[in-house]
Amino acid sequence: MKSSHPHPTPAALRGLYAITSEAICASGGTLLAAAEEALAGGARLLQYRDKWNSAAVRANHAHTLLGLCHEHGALFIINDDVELALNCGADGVHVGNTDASLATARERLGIHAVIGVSCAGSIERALAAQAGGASYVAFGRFFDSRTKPNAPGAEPSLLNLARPQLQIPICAIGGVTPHNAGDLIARGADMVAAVEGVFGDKDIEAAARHYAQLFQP
Ligand SMILES: Cc1ncc(COP(=O)(O)OP(=O)(O)O)c(N)n1
Ligand SMILES: Cc1ncsc1CCOP(=O)(O)O
Ligand SMILES: [Mg+2]
Repeated sequence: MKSSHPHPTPAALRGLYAITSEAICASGGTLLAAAEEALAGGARLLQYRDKWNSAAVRANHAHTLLGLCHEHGALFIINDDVELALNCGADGVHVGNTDASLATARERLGIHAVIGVSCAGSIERALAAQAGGASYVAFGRFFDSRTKPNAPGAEPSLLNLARPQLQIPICAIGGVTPHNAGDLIARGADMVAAVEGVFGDKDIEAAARHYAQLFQP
């Protein structure tokens, strides 16, 4: 049965949220090896963000990545592409301002899907996403980002303001490293999302472990 109201907040929405980089998407072998390392290091969610490969290649990669994530007990989220998420059986999708709407994503993927919404630096947008059935909201870019240098910025103090107003998990993104992530978590982030901080490191597993350790009690 489909509903506009999401499943209650899964406890799974906490920890390191690793997002694939353009470099690792360049070959299937590299992508899978890198994803495996991030998961071994403790990533709790993996987002397949691939704006570079064909639909056929992406479908193939998504299928394999889904299996890998589930072997590690992690959630598999597709960036942008609701139909790919539906077709490959992903746990959910992440949508931004120019992507499919939250309502469309929820309608297509159903009540149990994890649906994340980009909110940049806007608490108003986050409150609207929460009311509209988002599973989590993402704020940022908090710091300089080589992956998305022109993404709208946000101050870390936004998290302190947003935290008491939101009942759904908050993700912080944009230039997040193992060194600055602790402060974002202390301010209220449930998840920290990173591309370069994980997949740009020579030792992906060790980098992921550094983030993951920040969430240990
Ligand atoms: C966890 C997370 N947060 C934010 C984004 C950015 O989404 P969007 O604004 O749609 O930009 P693109 O990633 O599509 O370039 C994200 N992907 N994941
Ligand atoms: C996709 C996205 N949305 C806001 S910042 C960003 C890029 C995150 O990548 P990095 O962790 O390398 O800064
Ligand atoms: Mg997008």
